[in-house]
Amino acid sequence: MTTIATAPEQLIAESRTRIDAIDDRIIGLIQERMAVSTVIQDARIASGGRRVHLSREMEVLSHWSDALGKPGTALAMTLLELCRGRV
Ligand SMILES: C=C(O[C@@H]1C=C(C(=O)O)C=C[C@H]1O)C(=O)O
Repeated sequence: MTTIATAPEQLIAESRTRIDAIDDRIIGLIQERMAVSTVIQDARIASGGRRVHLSREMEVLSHWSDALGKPGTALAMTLLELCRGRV
């Protein structure tokens, strides 16, 4: 059996194409998360509450840090800022 190795340049180019596609999906999911978060925030504000709910944000931060460690916390903080603005 003959095995033809992929040239490093080709492997890198193809892998970068995959990364760009993954990034597009992540961006789409973030936009979807922002829309869902806005629905919750608007409903809470319309019923006399506040935009921000700190105990829920702590749950979100724990979820991300449990999965990804300290950088997961940083990622979650950025996500929260995208979803509810700066506090
Ligand atoms: C979406 C909510 O409102 C705000 C936005 C959050 C989020 O985007 O995860 C979390 C808590 C709130 O500050 C919520 O309370 O669940």
